[in-house]
Amino acid sequence: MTDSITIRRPDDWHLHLRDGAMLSAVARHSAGFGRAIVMPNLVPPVVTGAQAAAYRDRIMAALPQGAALRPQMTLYLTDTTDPADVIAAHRDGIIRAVKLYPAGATTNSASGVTDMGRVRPVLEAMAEAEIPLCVHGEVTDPQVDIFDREAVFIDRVLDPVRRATPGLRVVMEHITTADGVAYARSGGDDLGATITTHHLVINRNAILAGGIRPHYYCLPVAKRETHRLALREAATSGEARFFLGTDSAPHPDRDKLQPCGCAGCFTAPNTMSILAHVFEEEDALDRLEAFTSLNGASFYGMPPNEDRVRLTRRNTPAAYPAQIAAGDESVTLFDPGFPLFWHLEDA
Ligand SMILES: NC(=O)N[C@@H](CC(=O)O)C(=O)O
Ligand SMILES: [Zn+2]
Ligand SMILES: [Zn+2]
Repeated sequence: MTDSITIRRPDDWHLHLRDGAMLSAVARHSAGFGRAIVMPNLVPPVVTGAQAAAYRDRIMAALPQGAALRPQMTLYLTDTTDPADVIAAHRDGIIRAVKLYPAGATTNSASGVTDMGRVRPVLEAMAEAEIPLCVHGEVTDPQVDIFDREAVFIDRVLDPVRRATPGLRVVMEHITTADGVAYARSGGDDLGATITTHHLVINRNAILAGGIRPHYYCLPVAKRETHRLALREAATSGEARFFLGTDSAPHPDRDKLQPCGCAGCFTAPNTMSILAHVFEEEDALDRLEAFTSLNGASFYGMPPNEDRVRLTRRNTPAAYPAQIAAGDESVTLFDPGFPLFWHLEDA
């Protein structure tokens, strides 16, 4: 049995670092990743290059000394985004990608896109400049069942947009279905997909069976077991199109534990321990590095990290706190429901 593996330092291609006291509390939990694509859904959202640059400075100030993390900033696409601003922010090295939230699809998406027709000129400019579009892929049509919203988005929105915009590089963020896996596989190297840690671990029973568990509620919502198994097969396949985006999305417990609780799982601290466990279960530890440290960098046209981390399986579980403090609030860590014998260390 393998009890230690050394891999290139992982990257997180979908991360929420928030701002203010929450940023101060969570930044260090992602400091061991090499690069992270930082989501722009602050309140108000990050819509200009100047805002992205200022946010990047706040993140750098919140990171501990010696942190490996180099934040990769994104702009929040709105109906009124000016293509020239996006191109300039990218040319100046401020942003790495642009994020599409269908208006109303998820946390802090009120300023999102209401009609894809409105962003056609931006998408065309992005295709031309090879700026990736990161997509929260769910329709917001109230007629569509929440468990079907990803699959319907692929048919109604994503596929038509990709056909209409040849050359547009797209990342399907946090895919949760076998449909998402299949669609990602139908694309060329212009199409990638991130998979979260938690969607490899839980299905919808975790949220709803035996009582309602708000800490397992995120968007897209976890689906039935067949979909979780499809995600595990994809993540552990080694295929270049699939890579880690934790979607670590901290919220104060006070906001999660409500009659209408908000969506998001906080997985940054224990992600690598969980993934090592999952990949070992799938007999795929030799493909963990591809998923966490090679495939995403390759999609984004960046070299893999040069330094390494080591994961070691010990007899005693790694000790993660159940909660961390963020200012006056507490934030609950994602609980995978099994002990984490894989410990993460710098190599
Ligand atoms: N994933 C979530 O459930 N929540 C994210 C938003 C998102 O990634 O859709 C958040 O910002 O809290
Ligand atoms: Zn999302
Ligand atoms: Zn997210």
